[in-house]
Amino acid sequence: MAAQPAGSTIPRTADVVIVGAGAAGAVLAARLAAAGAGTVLLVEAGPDYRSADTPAAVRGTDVSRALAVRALRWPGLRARLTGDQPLRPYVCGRGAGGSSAINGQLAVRGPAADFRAWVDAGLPDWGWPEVLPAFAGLERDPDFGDRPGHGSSGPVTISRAAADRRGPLSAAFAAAAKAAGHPEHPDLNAAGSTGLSPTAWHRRDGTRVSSNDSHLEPARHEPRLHVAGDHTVSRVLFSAGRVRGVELITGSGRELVSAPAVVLCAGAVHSPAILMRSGVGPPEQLGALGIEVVAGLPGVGAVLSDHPAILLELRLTDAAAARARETESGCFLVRLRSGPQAGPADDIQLLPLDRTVGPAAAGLLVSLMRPVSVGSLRLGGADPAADPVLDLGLLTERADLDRLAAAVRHAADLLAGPALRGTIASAPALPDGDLGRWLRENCRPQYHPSGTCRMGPPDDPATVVDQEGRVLGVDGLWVADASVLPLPCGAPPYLTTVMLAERLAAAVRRRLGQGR
Ligand SMILES: Cc1cc2nc3c(=O)[nH]c(=O)nc-3n(C[C@H](O)[C@H](O)[C@H](O)COP(=O)(O)OP(=O)(O)OC[C@H]3O[C@@H](n4cnc5c(N)ncnc54)[C@H](O)[C@@H]3O)c2cc1C
Repeated sequence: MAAQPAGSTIPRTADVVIVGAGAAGAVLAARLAAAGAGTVLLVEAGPDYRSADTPAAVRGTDVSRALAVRALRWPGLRARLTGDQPLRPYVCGRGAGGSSAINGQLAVRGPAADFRAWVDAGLPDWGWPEVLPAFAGLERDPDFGDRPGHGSSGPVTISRAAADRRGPLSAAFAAAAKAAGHPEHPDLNAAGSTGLSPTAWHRRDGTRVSSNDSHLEPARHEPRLHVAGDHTVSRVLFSAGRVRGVELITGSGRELVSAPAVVLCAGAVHSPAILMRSGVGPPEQLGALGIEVVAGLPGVGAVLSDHPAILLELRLTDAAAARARETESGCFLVRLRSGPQAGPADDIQLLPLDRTVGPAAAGLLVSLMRPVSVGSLRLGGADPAADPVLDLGLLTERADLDRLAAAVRHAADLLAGPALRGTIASAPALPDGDLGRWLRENCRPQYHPSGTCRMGPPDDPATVVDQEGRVLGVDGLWVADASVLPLPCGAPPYLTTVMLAERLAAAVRRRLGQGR
């Protein structure tokens, strides 16, 4: 990673400050700079680097190598997953690209049913007909880009493994799913593609496309865009309820930047923490920490969602293991409904991992995509160095436990079928006793946090931002990242976050007077 490019000294005043250069922040910075929104300052706590200087470990398709780059993760962040597990490390990206630089690269749109639920939750501007053009506009999909509802010239390249590059577990699992009657859909991102599909990734020519590559790099030539890596925003400053700037922590102390508009894109873990440190949040919590209340919003941090998952660990046969080292992992995805027709659609995702991140050589990842259990986030202290306290509350609700249990049993049945013989050395054995307890003790998050600054109708006490991402109760402040998702995403959230950021960038631009 190269050091901050020459000439990018931090301006002391800006027309708009964007906090966080992750999946969403890179989009906001690129769009506002291109729209001529005056001086745009993008502040990122982690290292900034040009796309061409991306470390090889991050560029590649092996997620475990990206996760091993310590500089690109928030150190020390921990979370309670369930009441049956000790605190565990929680992964959040840090540096240009944010979590999109270290994530699993799955590029799956939030399904149409999600956005029908958003409308039902009082967000009429976020229905499927409204968001579909933004999903299509952001993608460059060489396989399906010419189909209706798709795009072929957007910034994010979407690709799939070629047939001869698919890992042995991926291929055998797909055969098992097909034999079990899961319908096949070549295009995972087509409406109604419940069933078996080749996995779509945000990759180009076998390499990761992070938001640093897709959005920030093409905007770096904009003369009024300044990117400040290795600078942490401690809080937003207000005067009589209006934004007047931000306070930054640098290697040499604290600095102030004056700005009339601030867009928080620090992700679902850090955006709510910045709000609370700035005096925007639950009044009792702020009062207990000695933080003066600027706007009392009980919804900040009140909900924290993630997708619980179980890895059914597998040992591949020697021949399959040798081939797995030469090919791609996770090349198919099965989406299904865990329960009766009345239950949530596509609430289960099965992903065969020919190589895993953890100690197991291979596995089948069984994820609950529409959990009803939620956790919460609290500020760890007024000191900006204190990590937020994360309680994910995974599988708290009986309904989630039952749905994940049914999915795990179905997954184990698939693995025990004839299609997997010759690929896995043995099928995983589920516990004889209490499956629910085993799930609570062994489930993992997928590092898909959302919901901590919920978008909603202004008269709902849980709402933090309105449909344009504007924080209630103050002027000049937006949140435009995964924190605002009003409901858990029915898919991995990266594409939905980019779509949301594209739409919220347009809304911010309109408010700042730069038109469409
Ligand atoms: C390990 C892992 C695997 C994942 N796999 C997938 C996947 O396969 N598919 C998928 O769809 N999603 C996946 N995700 C989730 C997806 O990457 C995120 O949902 C998405 O990146 C969220 O975007 P964001 O902009 O809200 O936050 P981020 O991308 O996390 O960006 C937030 C940025 O803000 C910066 N920041 C935070 N606080 C401050 C501060 N005080 N001052 C300045 N900067 C700050 C951070 O350093 C970071 O760069 C994964 C995530 C992780 C961590």
